[in-house]
Amino acid sequence: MTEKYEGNAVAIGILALQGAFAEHQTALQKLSLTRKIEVILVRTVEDLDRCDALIIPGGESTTIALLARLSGVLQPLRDFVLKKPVWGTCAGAILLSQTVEGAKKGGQELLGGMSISIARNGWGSQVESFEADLDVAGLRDAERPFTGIFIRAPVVLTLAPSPDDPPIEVVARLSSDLLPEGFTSEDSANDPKTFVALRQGRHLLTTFHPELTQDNRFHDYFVRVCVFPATQ
Ligand SMILES: NC(=O)CC[C@H](N)C(=O)O
Repeated sequence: MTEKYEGNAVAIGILALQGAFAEHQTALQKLSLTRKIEVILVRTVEDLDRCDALIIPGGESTTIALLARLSGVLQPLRDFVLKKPVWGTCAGAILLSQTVEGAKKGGQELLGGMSISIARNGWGSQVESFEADLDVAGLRDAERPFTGIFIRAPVVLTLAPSPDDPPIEVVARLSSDLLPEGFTSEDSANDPKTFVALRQGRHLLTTFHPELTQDNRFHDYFVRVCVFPATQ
């Protein structure tokens, strides 16, 4: 009998405390890959310990952080981020950042992992939600635009890798003419506010919600580019 898959199975966790974790699960399960993956909904340290990589979904970053603290997984998550690939979408992107602006009173606990600063709800109340077609060269079938769904999305403010950090790659950017009013700048092409997907080493951050489309090419990207090379 011929083996369908190469190598060992890879366990990909989805932090399932709050937010759009079920949608990520569906998207992962529909991937067609050369290696077998096992999808784990993570609610406890024991769940996290079984994972080779993790997705932190969109939702409310303050709620996710609070529930993580109450479940005893906040510090284990911080340790995980130092060692294994993590992808944060929207609220998850906030949690993966080094610093955040616009945190609620009482502050915002972060995991870190990506050397950037980010603004919560950075588009302001006027542009709470919008969709934009993104050209993403790293995706399979790259000539087909990816529909970015932005819901009270954070905005990347600065990239600040220190010399020892892996470089940050801009995986997707908003075309500058799609930037909301008041967001245009003289050098929009290099303005971090246009950066909506970033990769730093094995970590991926998207300020939009790939799991809310039927298009799982970002899930494919994370698994192929960030997870598989880290789990040979
Ligand atoms: N769609 C989202 O994940 C919104 C993120 C939310 N604004 C937060 O600060 O956590």
